[in-house]
Amino acid sequence: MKEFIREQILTVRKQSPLVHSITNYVVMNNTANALLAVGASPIMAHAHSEMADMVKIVGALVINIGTLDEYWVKSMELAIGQANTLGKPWILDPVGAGATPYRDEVLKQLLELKPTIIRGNASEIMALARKNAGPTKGVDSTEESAAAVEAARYLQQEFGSVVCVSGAVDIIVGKDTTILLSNGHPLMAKVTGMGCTATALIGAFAAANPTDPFCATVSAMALLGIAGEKAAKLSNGPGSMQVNILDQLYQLTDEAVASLIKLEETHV
Ligand SMILES: Nc1ncnc2c1ncn2[C@@H]1O[C@H](COP(=O)(O)OP(=O)(O)O)[C@@H](O)[C@H]1O
Ligand SMILES: Cc1ncsc1CCOP(=O)(O)O
Ligand SMILES: [Mg+2]
Repeated sequence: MKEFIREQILTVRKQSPLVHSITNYVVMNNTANALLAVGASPIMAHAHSEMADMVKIVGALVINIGTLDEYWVKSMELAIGQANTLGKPWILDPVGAGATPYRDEVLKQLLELKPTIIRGNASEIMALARKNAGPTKGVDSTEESAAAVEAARYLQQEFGSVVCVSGAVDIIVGKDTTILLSNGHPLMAKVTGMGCTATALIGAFAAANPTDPFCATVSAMALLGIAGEKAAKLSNGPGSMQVNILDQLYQLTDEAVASLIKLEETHV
């Protein structure tokens, strides 16, 4: 796995895949910068009239419901329809799942379109699976990632998606393998859009490796976690952390990632 992650980091830098995001107003700028920092190329677009054409030219599609509305949901359905027709990977970030009935209804419809990969925090994954979801705090989690493993497994089996539950430990659930990544730093949760950045980076890695969405997800989460660890050492608080993570995503070598990764693998 370590060798694969190294190779993936280099492939993203070499291929510079184009990633289409329909994402939220809060994070657009930062996720575009994160994609550039890892060597990928971002495009944010949501006009109905260009969805089918846009998806034709990209390597992966990221669907993030953070600031959804009725127009954007239609954009998402058009883009996902085209991604599915063309067999391109698409990644769902269920931001704020469980916060309102509208969000949950939209997510139910999007799930039926079978995301290649789902990435959310524990509260979001539990709400998405409608399993033991506790009180919601909007976009932030009230649970640790381990609490959402059962929900992640259910989503994996029901929709065939790779499911990543992020948190202090990132848990990536595939068909018969689960990987735990213990990299990262608590300061990451104090920067808005860090989860959205994770999802966008998964988009870049899935575009570069469309036949293995599980390993693509592990690679993206490992790179971000290690970038977060290194950035935290250089930061005085959330402000400098936001900038330093971009620098670390840009500077980290594949060797450094392989040597710093804290990975545990289980087969179920
Ligand atoms: N307490 C923590 N310790 C280490 N890494 C963390 C912690 N909280 C979040 N992260 C990291 O921050 C990134 C975003 O995860 P998370 O905060 O769960 O997403 P979201 O912003 O969607 O709630 C992930 O890479 C995750 O590993
Ligand atoms: C604060 C906020 N409100 C709507 S979307 C958004 C950003 C959420 O980003 P993340 O889930 O990555 O923290
Ligand atoms: Mg989030």
